[in-house]
Amino acid sequence: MEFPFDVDALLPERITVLDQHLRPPARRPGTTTPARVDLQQQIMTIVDELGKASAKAQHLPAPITSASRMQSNRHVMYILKDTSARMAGKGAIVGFLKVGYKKLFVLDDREAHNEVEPLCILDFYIHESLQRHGHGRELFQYMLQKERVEPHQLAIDRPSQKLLKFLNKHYSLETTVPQVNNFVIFEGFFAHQHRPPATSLRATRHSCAAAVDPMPAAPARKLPPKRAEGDIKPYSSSDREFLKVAVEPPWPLNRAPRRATPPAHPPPRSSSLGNSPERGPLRPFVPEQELLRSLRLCPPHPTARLLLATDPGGSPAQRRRTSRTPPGLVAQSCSYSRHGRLNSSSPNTGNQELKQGEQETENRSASEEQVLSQHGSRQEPMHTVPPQAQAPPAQSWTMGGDMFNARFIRNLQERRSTRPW
Ligand SMILES: CC(=O)SCCNC(=O)CCNC(=O)[C@H](O)C(C)(C)COP(=O)(O)OP(=O)(O)OC[C@H]1O[C@@H](n2cnc3c(N)ncnc32)[C@H](O)[C@@H]1OP(=O)(O)O
Repeated sequence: MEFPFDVDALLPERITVLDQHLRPPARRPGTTTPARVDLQQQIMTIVDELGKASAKAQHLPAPITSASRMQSNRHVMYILKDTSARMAGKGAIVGFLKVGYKKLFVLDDREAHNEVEPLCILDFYIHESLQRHGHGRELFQYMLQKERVEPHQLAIDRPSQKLLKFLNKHYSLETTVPQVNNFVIFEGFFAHQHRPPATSLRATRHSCAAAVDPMPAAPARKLPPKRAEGDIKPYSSSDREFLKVAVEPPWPLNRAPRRATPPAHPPPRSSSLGNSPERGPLRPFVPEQELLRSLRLCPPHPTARLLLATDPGGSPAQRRRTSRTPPGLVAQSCSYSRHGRLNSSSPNTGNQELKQGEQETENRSASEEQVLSQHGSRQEPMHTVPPQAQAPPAQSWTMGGDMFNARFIRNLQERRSTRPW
């Protein structure tokens, strides 16, 4: 992998170790020294390009290694340069290996949860033209020595088939200990460790055995005091988690309240404690006002459109049904309902109230409600929520019914002091 600058001068050693500072290594005596900021820029370019190449080789949608991710994490990158290409010009990069310590919850061979902080293989790439030439092994071996770990003590972040074969061939790592997260650990991971008292499900269940068993825990880092078993989640976030697309709940539940300013501290991306690998933080519950506005003003969910379009009898039938219903019940038939009566007034009473309410000062809200209640007589039904969301008929009050008019909303808001004006 070549670059438009002198890689050979930039990285004097065959293997360069970079940490989060991405500091350019000291140059060989006698070589001209460009401004330090330029050198760092070159280092960042190399890291970014290696990350992109690795992502492409692994068919990832986005790089998991980049200069900015390096700077925001305590990872270490081992970069191998091609010394044979030195004569040909500015040198070239062969590949890289990225490692880092991570707090993980791993299962041992008896399916007990263990909180550990092993050194993890996070990203590994050798240029396509140079694979199967022993470069991967050279880099890996160097890392093992530098980090002073044994291969079986490592956790591997979602290894590719090539990497599994590589580990099997060079380090005889074959039998994995099944996990519920994306990390792979091998037999021997828990060897020569000491089991703490009663920290795992298994240990709790088999307390007698736990008293004498060796403790499963990965190497190296001192961990905070063990938490109660209930606090331990059986998953740990992989560095690749951010690649997953979050699945949103359907409209209108996906409408989070507007924020005036972005949060001061976004959640950390690679910390594993307490994070589910499947989702980001859940959105706060939609406030009632926002929900009401959505119900009245937003277009239908695409699924509803699809159902209406594909069900030949469904859409007209639904419209026919709604057009025969008394004013106000249309919205009732397709809105959220809450069980238990809050207001004893009948739909008609509600309608009456609406008509009076329209004369009053709550123009905006009232006119919206008017649209809502008169909708039954319209040709094109109001777009609210999917037709399948039918409200229970009696014994429940509905947000879309006649009684749910301007006055009702105002009362509700005044009672809760949420009126925006
Ligand atoms: C946590 C992670 O990073 S997962 C992602 C790992 N990276 C990738 O999959 C990217 C593409 N692959 C690569 O970059 C490289 O193949 C690496 C990094 C996995 C291995 O580097 P190499 O320099 O090829 O390894 P090296 O030459 O030392 O060892 C070769 C052995 O690796 C394994 N291997 C390497 N390439 C392949 C391949 N295409 N198919 C199957 N096994 C392979 C084999 O065991 C091979 O031995 P063999 O040739 O006798 O079958």
